[in-house]
Amino acid sequence: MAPRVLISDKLSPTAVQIFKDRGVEVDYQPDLGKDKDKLFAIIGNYDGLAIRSATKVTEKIISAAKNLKVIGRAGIGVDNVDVPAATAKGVIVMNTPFGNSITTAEHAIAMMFALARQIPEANASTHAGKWEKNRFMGVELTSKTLGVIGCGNIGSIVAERAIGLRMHVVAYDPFLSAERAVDLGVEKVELDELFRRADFITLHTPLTDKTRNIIDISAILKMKKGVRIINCARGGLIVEADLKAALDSGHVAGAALDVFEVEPATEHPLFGHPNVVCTPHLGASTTEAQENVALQVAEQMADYLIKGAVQNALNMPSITADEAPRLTPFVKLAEQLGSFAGQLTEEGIKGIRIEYEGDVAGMNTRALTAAALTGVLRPLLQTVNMVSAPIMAKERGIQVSELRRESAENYDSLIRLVVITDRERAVAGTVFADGRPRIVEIKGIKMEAEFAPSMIYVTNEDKPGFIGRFAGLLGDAGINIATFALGRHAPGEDAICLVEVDGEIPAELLAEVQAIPAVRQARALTF
Ligand SMILES: NC(=O)C1=CN([C@@H]2O[C@H](COP(=O)(O)OP(=O)(O)OC[C@H]3O[C@@H](n4cnc5c(N)ncnc54)[C@H](O)[C@@H]3O)[C@@H](O)[C@H]2O)C=CC1
Ligand SMILES: O=C(O)CCC(=O)C(=O)O
Repeated sequence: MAPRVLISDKLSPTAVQIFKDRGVEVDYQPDLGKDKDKLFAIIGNYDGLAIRSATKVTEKIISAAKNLKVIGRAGIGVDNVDVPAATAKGVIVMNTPFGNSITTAEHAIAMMFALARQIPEANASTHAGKWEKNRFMGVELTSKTLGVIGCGNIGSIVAERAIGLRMHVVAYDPFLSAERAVDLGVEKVELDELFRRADFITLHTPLTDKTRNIIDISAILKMKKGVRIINCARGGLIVEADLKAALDSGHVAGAALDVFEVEPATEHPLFGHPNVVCTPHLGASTTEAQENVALQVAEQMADYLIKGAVQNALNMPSITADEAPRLTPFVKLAEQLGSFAGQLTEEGIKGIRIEYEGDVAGMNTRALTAAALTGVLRPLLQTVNMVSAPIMAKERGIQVSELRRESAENYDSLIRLVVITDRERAVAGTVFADGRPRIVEIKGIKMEAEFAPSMIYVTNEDKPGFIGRFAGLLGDAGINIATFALGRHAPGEDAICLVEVDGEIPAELLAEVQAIPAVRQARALTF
């Protein structure tokens, strides 16, 4: 059945077309995002949800999203999505990190000009037939200092444009390297220095616990009198009441706001203020940007739903469409090895080490590790998947480590999964040329078996007569043996057997196998 995607915000028709072309069923309901009750009622029918900023994907919506696999944000900020709740539910959250950056940067520059020359007020006055030539005295941008807070994609483009306008740019961004600052031609400074020196300040950070209220009254009082502030990032970055007080006192000469603490902002204490320019979250609203983000989000979501490729996900390692076919059998192997170990581990897991040997060591091991963790945790947490497994392991205090070796002893590629409890237990496997995963080593004992839906795993002392009695019990119980794999350390020492059977394994049969004197452990496994 074709996957189904709901588009609940206004997106370019390009997105609808791309979904259809890629074999994804699409339901375009551009106003649904505003109706949270209806969204809650129908979200369970969809595999994907494509949004802009109007749809609020809360924990409650996610709890009702029984089939949801991916949320695609046609834009950058994902503060309207409860990403931890999505991750816990195993839903990928992806965005389109570059599609609207130029457009948003241009909006910030436009807002700066609008403030410097009071264009909106002058426009309204002229339309009103007032011709107030003496009322509107502006300031030049040339030689002024622009303070950029957050110098990532958008902040960098703003900085480049401002340098083109012959402004001096100072930037505060803890993650901006000294080299990148030099390349951009900006001066990297601390926040207080930026406040002290800037004539104009523009915000380009995401809204996080660290950036929320980054401009409050104490920050404003560090700024030059007559500073002008532009916010085309997120409303919560500025304490709006503090900004109003500073505008009223004249400490801040002007503010240009595209974003507000509460959106849609239909009434606001700053509306009507002569020195405030407002736009209704238009930063990304150009034909070009909307085409870019619609196309990108639809391609990314379709690639994931159809091919398993992951791009620009915030809660899952990337898997390109090119590598997906090669990676897929190893993802399966990693998950099955994890599942094997998870089903056999009863004690608390302290750590998991995944060793990648040979060709597989050069593959996307983050994705493979996520798959292995999924397998280990699934016996405990039925709904865990590659998105949620790393965070679930972390929450449970499981230390996860990876080890990579360029060559594998007997195979082109080998994955060995070591579960650390009070002891270490290892299981290893490979993928043969037929693309099917095989288990090739258990607890250091070589053997070879395919994973099968119903298996019996037995560890025993290597003694004559065991196999006959074991097979006899299966036969008496009417259980057909499909494959039988054996291995041992040395004659008379530890031995294991892994048997594929047709159908379910009754608990009484397992108890009888367990009672064979040479048997140490007998377990039913499912894959
Ligand atoms: N008005 C609109 O329509 C639009 C608004 N946005 C907003 O713009 C924001 C920035 O977008 P991009 O530049 O693409 O993101 P980005 O991730 O490329 O850049 C954000 C920068 O902020 C920096 N940063 C993080 N915490 C910081 C802190 N505490 N102090 C200073 N800098 C900090 C990061 O290091 C990063 O360099 C988005 O998160 C989104 O909220 C984005 C697109 C459109
Ligand atoms: O989709 C929009 O209009 C808003 C864009 C935005 O805020 C973002 O991409 O972060």
